[in-house]
Amino acid sequence: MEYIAIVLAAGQGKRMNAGENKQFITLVDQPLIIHTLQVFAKDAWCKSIVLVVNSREKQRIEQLVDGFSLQKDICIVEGGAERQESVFKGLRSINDPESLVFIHDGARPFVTRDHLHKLAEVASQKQAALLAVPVTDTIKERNGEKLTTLDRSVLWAAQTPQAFQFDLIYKAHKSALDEAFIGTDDASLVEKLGYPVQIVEGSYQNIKLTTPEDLERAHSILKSGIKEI
Ligand SMILES: Nc1ccn([C@@H]2O[C@H](COP(=O)(O)OP(=O)(O)OP(=O)(O)O)[C@@H](O)[C@H]2O)c(=O)n1
Ligand SMILES: C[C@](O)(CO)[C@H](O)COP(=O)(O)O
Repeated sequence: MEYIAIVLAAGQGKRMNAGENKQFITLVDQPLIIHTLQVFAKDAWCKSIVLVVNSREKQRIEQLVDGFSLQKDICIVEGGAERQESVFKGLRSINDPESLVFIHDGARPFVTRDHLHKLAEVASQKQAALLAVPVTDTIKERNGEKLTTLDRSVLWAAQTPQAFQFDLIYKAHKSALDEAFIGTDDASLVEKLGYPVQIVEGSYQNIKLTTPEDLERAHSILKSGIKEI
């Protein structure tokens, strides 16, 4: 089973407050973005990688990727101001309408091959699937003064990768653009088309490195050697 991975690295990492894009932060032995790319580079099911970067950092990332000699065809494209725009630019660079496309945050370096393969199997049958984990907190909805408690048994926290048949996700992005709809993930754009999206249960270790606290967790995952690909 084959897929093309779009890996997103064109953000600014403002919440990380590192003074530069968090993708360049060194995690133990190498930059965050290299950890993430290696997961896909080492996966035999991954045909090629589209790495989405911001224009100011293109040269720096190209040099970094060359320096680590990743064993995969990697095409570097420029992203946009919003995550959704970056994904669409990545999609537009793909000339393979039959393909299965994985969309993944460069800031999630701990996804495992086992989960990639489970996701590929479901998405190839059902056209649209994402990794997600059951919510463990009690979630409150606040509407003005009114507070309600949501039924946790039906709540899932969305992760990436999210996997789709190319035509479906392209159509979902095009439609969102036409309607000026911005979603916080790609599955939400497919949901909006009325198409069912499958959940594949992921791992709580597949964190997105968003704030400095997440860096501590990432270091401890790497140092304890739990990271399995
Ligand atoms: N215009 C954007 C914004 C985000 N991303 C990517 O989308 C992923 C998830 O986004 P997030 O964690 O929010 O990253 P940033 O946008 O970099 O962080 P922040 O919102 O704190 O600035 C990241 O890998 C980020 O590089 C992107 O490719 N293009
Ligand atoms: C796509 C995503 O990783 C799903 O959890 C996430 O929504 C994107 O990041 P952000 O922190 O919401 O910008």
